[in-house]
Amino acid sequence: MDSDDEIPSLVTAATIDPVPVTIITGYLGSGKTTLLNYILTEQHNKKIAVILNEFGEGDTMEKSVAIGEKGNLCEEWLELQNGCLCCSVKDNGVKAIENLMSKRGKFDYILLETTGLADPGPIAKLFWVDSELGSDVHLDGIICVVDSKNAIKLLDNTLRDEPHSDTINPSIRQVALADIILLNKIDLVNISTLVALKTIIRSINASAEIVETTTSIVDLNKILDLKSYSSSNSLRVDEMIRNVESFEGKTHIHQNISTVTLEVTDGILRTSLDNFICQILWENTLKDSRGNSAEIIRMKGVIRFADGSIAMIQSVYDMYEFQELSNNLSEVPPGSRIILIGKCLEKTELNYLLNKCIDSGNGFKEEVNRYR
Ligand SMILES: Nc1nc2c(ncn2[C@@H]2O[C@H](COP(=O)(O)OP(=O)(O)OP(=O)(O)O)[C@@H](O)[C@H]2O)c(=O)[nH]1
Repeated sequence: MDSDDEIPSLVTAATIDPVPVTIITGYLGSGKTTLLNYILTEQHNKKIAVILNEFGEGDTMEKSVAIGEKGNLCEEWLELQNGCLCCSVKDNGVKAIENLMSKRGKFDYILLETTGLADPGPIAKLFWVDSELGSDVHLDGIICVVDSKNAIKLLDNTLRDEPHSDTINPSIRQVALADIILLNKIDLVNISTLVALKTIIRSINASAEIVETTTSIVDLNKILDLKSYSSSNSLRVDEMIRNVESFEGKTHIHQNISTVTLEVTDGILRTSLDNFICQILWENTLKDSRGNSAEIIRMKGVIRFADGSIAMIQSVYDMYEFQELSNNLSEVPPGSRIILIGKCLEKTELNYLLNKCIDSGNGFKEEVNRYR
């Protein structure tokens, strides 16, 4: 995890298995509540906490949590400094959930629904706490529910209206950050609309899996226990890369949010990669060929370092984490691969910056060796 004050300072003792937190996002009326009800019904033998994160509840000190257990729903309260989880001091929101679990017992799942107009990024960062910090909860994945009937107009118009805008509409961010996308309400659209919608969604986020649903009915194995932020998911990166590559060059939509993949054959020095990450996430040095500043929304990849070690890298906005891989190393394909989703990303510019960081890292190493 990156350093400094972004890291929530958790002090509570961790339970053996941290409880997975699934963020359910999606535009207004897309079918998020329908999905929550479906999960609660299907998983009635599990203990599930459902939290609705709404903004603008500044005066409330408590947030209602619905707890589903043995087919019954009851209400509990989270003690917060204000009513919005991601607006409260970072570790406060997580701590409030941990306090609730010490009172009510451990949950099997925590489902967090964001309001339709919300960017799920801040709340994802809040729960994406380093397991070494001893949290009782961990971010499992982000599901974006899309209303197939209305999304095409919304996404298409937004992409076309704001090709070089500095702001990114929340509906686009929701798709960009998703690990899995439910194309819901497919009963209301014909095949050609569905194909066109998939093309738009793929043009934003080419790595997430897309599942078509009616009334949000989905195989729960596809959306729960995803482990999207765990190194155990590293072998999926290649599957995602193949998804992205199969789509590359197939869209002609003029837009500024897209998915780009990078590959490096030789092992990378850690200092070179640190330098690259620092420049793209924190120093905003990356620009497109027209000079527009790029923004990385999400990154995932598998890195093979020059010393032979392999790590999974992930980021959500400016927060990133390396997880060293220790199992199944022989199954990891050679080289390094990174998937980036963000604004004003161009493969040529990204490759140029990455190679510059690799070259300057190698140059520095040669200098040091020369004076040894
Ligand atoms: N025809 C059709 N209607 C659906 C489907 N899924 C959900 N709905 C209906 O769409 C409406 C909105 O669904 P919700 O689950 O409340 O959507 P939401 O995303 O929670 O809505 P907000 O909380 O307002 O953002 C409800 O009337 C649902 O019954 C579907 O697949 N097909």
